[in-house]
Amino acid sequence: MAAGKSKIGRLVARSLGVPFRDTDKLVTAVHGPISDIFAERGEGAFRVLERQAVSDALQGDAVVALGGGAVLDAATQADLAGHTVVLLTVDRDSVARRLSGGRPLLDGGDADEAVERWASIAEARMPIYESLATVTFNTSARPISHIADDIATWARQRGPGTERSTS
Ligand SMILES: Nc1ncnc2c1ncn2[C@@H]1O[C@H](COP(=O)(O)OP(=O)(O)OP(=O)(O)O)[C@@H](O)[C@H]1O
Ligand SMILES: O=C(O)C1=C[C@@H](O)[C@@H](O)[C@H](O)C1
Ligand SMILES: [Mg+2]
Repeated sequence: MAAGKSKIGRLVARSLGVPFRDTDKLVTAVHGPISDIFAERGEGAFRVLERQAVSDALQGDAVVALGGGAVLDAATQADLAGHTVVLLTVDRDSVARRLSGGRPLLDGGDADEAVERWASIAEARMPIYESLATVTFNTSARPISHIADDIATWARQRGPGTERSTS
């Protein structure tokens, strides 16, 4: 969460000249705010809607920003095996200023609690994130536009393939 998937993904798509899709926004556009879905229908209901949005978004050429928990779904994990997966990371020290609310898994306490929850979720999920990643970019210390340029350059140079590497 808050690694920059939405902001950086949009710039990468523009640079590569392909559509951009953000699964959180696809869900929100049809079903309303994610916080409301969690509050009124529960996380499980959100995950069902999210899975459908992911499945739709992965059709055709595009840059897709996934919600942070989308890869917990086994079918999504299987789908991603056929795609280039860019893992964006952010260090704990840099994330605090990016957490401004609207993430139901982090909300409900003060800013320090949000960072604690963020860290615990990120740590628990990291093995899955890393197992699915083709390449990893750390977004902690550089501007969004520079990171997006690096990812687009990497993607252009790489062409088709499935090797894993770290930047
Ligand atoms: N490299 C960066 N430097 C500074 N701020 C950044 C950077 N990347 C993202 N941010 C800021 O962090 C916040 C979260 O970014 P963004 O919404 O793109 O993250 P996300 O990974 O899509 O998060 P979510 O889990 O909510 O989907 C935004 O306010 C964004 O401007
Ligand atoms: O990491 C998560 O589980 C989430 C991240 C957000 O992108 C949203 O998909 C939602 O708030 C859940
Ligand atoms: Mg996002």
